Amino acid sequence: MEATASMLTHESNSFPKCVEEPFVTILFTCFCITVSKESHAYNKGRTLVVSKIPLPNYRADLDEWHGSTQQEIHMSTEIQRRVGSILANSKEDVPAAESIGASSQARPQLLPIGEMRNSKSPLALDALKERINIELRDEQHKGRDTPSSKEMLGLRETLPAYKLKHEFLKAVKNNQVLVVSGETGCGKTTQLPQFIIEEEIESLRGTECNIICTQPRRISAISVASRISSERGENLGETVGYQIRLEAKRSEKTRLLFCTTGVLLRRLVHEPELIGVSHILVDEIHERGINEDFLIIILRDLLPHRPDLRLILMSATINAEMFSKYFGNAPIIHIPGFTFPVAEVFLEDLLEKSCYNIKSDSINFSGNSRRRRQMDQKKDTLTELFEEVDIDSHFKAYRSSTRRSLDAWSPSQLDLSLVEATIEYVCQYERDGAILVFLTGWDEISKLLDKIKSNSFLGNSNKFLLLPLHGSMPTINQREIFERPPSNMRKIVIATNIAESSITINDVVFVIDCGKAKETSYDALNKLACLLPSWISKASALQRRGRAGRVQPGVCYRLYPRIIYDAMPQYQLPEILRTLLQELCLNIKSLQLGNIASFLAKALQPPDPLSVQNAIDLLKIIGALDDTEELTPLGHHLCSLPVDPNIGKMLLLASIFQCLDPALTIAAALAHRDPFVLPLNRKEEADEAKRSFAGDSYSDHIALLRAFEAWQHAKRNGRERQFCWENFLSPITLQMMEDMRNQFCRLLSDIGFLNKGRGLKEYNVYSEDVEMVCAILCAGLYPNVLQCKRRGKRTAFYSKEVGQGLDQHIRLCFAPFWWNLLASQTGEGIEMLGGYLHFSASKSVLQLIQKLRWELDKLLQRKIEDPELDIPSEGKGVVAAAIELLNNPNVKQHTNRRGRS
Ligand SMILES: Nc1ncnc2c1ncn2[C@@H]1O[C@H](COP(=O)(O)OP(=O)(O)OP(=O)(O)O)[C@@H](O)[C@H]1O
Repeated sequence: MEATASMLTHESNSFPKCVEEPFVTILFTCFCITVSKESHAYNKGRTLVVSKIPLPNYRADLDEWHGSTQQEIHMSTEIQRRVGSILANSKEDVPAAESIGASSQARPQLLPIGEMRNSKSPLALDALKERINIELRDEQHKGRDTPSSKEMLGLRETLPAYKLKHEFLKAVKNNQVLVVSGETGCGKTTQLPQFIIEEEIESLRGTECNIICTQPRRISAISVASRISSERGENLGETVGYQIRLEAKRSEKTRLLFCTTGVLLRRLVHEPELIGVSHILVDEIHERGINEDFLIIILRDLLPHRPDLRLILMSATINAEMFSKYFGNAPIIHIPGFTFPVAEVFLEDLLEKSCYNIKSDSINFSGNSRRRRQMDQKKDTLTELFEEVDIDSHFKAYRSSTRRSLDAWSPSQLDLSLVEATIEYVCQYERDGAILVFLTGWDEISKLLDKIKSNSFLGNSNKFLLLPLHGSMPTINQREIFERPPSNMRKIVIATNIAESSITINDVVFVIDCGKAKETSYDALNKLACLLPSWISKASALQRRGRAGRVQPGVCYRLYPRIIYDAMPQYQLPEILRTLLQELCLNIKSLQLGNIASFLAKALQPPDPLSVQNAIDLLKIIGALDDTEELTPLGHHLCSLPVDPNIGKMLLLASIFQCLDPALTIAAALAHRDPFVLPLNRKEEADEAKRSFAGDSYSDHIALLRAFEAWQHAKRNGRERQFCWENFLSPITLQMMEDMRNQFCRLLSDIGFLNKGRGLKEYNVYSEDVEMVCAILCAGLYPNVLQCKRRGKRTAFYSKEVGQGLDQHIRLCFAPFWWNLLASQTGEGIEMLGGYLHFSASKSVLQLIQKLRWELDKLLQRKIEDPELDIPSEGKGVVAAAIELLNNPNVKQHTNRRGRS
């Protein structure tokens, strides 16, 4: 019997979910969790299974390893010889570590324009520049003279930004940094970058001008670039272009580039001084996204080295003084807003005029009355505020049916029936025009889509064009929302807050705002992060309203009472203060910005030092940073994968160890959500369905893997709906997982860890090998490991924080953990998590394991220096050695008993 305990059945604290697991009760907080009476813990080969139900064929006598502590890894001399000889045959040429920075991935510079690169003498270069400058100016004039451009100029001139054109250009000329606070619809996004490019080209400085304008979202980068191109009478990708991850429309002619903030940050890795860039505009800084806050620290440090560079910070409604102060009292320009009138209808007025009745026993509510809900739930301040209101006196001017509805309305739940009814009301009683609905996430969007499709009036697909809009959708689908539907159809766009700023859907007349958005929050003490719907800020509410009335008058329906709106905070808490910082820390290292904590202390509002330390510790533990806080080879690769580092590590290792397919599925579920649904009244049946997928692995992850494969099969046979219904699976979540798998594949191929042209077969050689899949899973979820301790008849679980100093009854399995490149070797064995996990072994075994780790490290190192390196063939030795160790029953772990420590 081998020792146990890879936590196949847990959730990582990095990817918390609110779904209750049917047969797993392990959660990763730093406290001890005792499994409830009806729970059971079992040895299953190398795996510890925790289950709420008794498992068939359970033999308590085999569970003797409870109470064990330090593990010894034993390997027969024959296996040592075989693994040793595989590793000895792998390539020896380890490249020098110093060359890490000399990546061959350096991106081409935007400037100079093609021909200029080849020009030899300075004189010839000047002449060429002059010629191109004149050409650019002539083309600008030509574009301006097209009829559509002339018509658009008429519209542009009505925008408030236009009136401040000269003041703006003068301020840009005379100041290195300028803060622009522009109210919604004033034209800051479409006009200000355009004023600069026009002015530069007009002044025959076209070749020297190279403007970058960052946008927080891909969709706005594309749509704004495309709007400006039409205003200039050009095709997109000529002087105005865009670049987002994995997609670009730009050319050598491009002088104004819209890109996501992430793209500029990645560019800074290779071009830290941004030589050749003349102007940077950072848009929507009021949103205080983590990337924007990060970028402005870097830019503030860069400015003294680039006195010719101009920085313009743009926002809708910001605390402009704070930004100005951060940049040494930079001047501020304020531009008043412009929208056609947008009427606001709050929930009470909507109920009054639509006569819609909210029922407290609606399926959307779990409680039965306002008071009952008050007792049951944990509240946010706005919810509490509303629940303390005396409905009858506060809303005395309203009908009693409206007051009853308000009494039944729950501020803590999103009532999709109310959203549906509002859409129906607009479609029946309001004038023509597209509707833009703001919900919180993909889940609600898809539920609402289902509701509308089965609505007898709205379900008519000849009359209503339904378009979802979500950040994870491919951009090609996102673009459909800008197209005008046929004249007899009404467009209904159902979006998340991605549609909140910088985009103009010009036929939108009605906005329906649910008042919430998904927001990350991080609890540094408990090291827990979650993504939950929260009330938006007033600034966001104004932005949402501003999406109507951009080209004609509009109406904004707020599905919450005015009293909540009035009490909304002015701005949202900056993302840097409420999110996990691992990815940011990796970026700081890859940009070589020095010590992480000192760098982050320079932020506009620095994050809590404890959160920073937690992030650094985690990166060290997963092997992305070494003890001196420098990037390891694994860390280098993780920097170029824009995903959570735990997920990134799982994906990288899965592509090396050729079990990519299952890792993609598991990673997609971890990053998105569990596809199993648990209807309250059919919980046991749902549990049973899940158990049947898990088979004798008794693992949640294997269950979701098998369920996903079965869904793919059912889909190919056209039985998708029935299959999902019978197996308690969400087709929407499964579809989203499929999309995310594709996204992950694109990311891996983008960084050279996947060559799709050669087919996926060679990345899936071990996809059916459950040991290998489990090892990859553990590598991804590490260090979320628990110790299991037998307490009489109960099993208790202890995490690192509370485990030390107690009875060390540890059940561990080394195999899944050997990937952790930074486990330190002591004279007698291997330690991880500062000695929390300890394995002993003979000297020769230790040397072999060290060699294997070193080989893996070396492979990753070589891949940094040679992005073309072919992992499947170059990694053969490492993979073969790992397989030998993982699958050979002669590699055993013996358990040593130790007393109290
Ligand atoms: N694609 C478009 N179609 C029609 N009109 C447009 C389009 N894009 C912009 N406009 C017009 O230009 C105005 C200004 O748009 P712009 O995006 O520059 O505003 P903004 O000041 O950045 O506003 P916000 O912060 O609300 O996004 C819009 O209100 C609209 O009237």
